Amino acid sequence: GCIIQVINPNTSRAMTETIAAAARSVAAPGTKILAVCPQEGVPSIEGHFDEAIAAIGVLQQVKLGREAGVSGHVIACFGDPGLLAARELANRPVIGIAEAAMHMATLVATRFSIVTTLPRTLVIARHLLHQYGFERHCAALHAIDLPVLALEDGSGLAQQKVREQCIQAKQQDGSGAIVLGCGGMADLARELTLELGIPVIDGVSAAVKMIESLNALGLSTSKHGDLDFPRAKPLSGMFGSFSG
Ligand SMILES: NC(=O)NC1=NC(=O)NC1=O
Repeated sequence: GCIIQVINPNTSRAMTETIAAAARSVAAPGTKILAVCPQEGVPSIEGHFDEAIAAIGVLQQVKLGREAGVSGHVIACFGDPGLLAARELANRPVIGIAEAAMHMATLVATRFSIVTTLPRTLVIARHLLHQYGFERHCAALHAIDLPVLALEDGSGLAQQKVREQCIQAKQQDGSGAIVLGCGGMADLARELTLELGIPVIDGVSAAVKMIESLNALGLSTSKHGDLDFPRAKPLSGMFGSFSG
């Protein structure tokens, strides 16, 4: 069996549990999910500053996962923070939930919509569409205009807003699939898919199955070229723990 490390880059335990449950709901019988989050960092990731801070925690967890011998790593935040840096540190596959959900959407529809949290994070999703080459596949992007942690406040308001935005996207965007743009929405995909009659895709579960597929194909992060391990050099202060 294999162990897949699923990293919630923010420090909110409730969201880590939501993410872990989504990962476990699709994991193959022989796959163990190791759900983690950084000891220190940001409680939620809602912009460029938060992503920069979260990326350090992602790298610390990837290093721990590599030392624990995990068979792959999932970065369970829709900004995929630290993705390429993590691939330099890792010897196994590293997949972000945005890229995983986007890839899956292109396999079931010619165009997809994205439903995310705060309007200010829409630009981050746009940057990823450009980076991954999916701009022409994305018909539209929507935000529920609630903070990330509203998904964990128990009121159900954020979940209702996600549902409303998905219905609007289905009716207005001309897209055949919807990508959920937050790790905290991971538990909503199945129910929305059934209720709305359109593929609503969660990146956490998509990434877990992609890691399992890469493992089954004997594929892992290429260490030939720019994703080779970082060049050895003395790292100072808090970064010393990355050395060696
Ligand atoms: N667009 C987002 O809501 N990104 C996220 N911020 C988090 O803290 N987790 C996410 O998935």
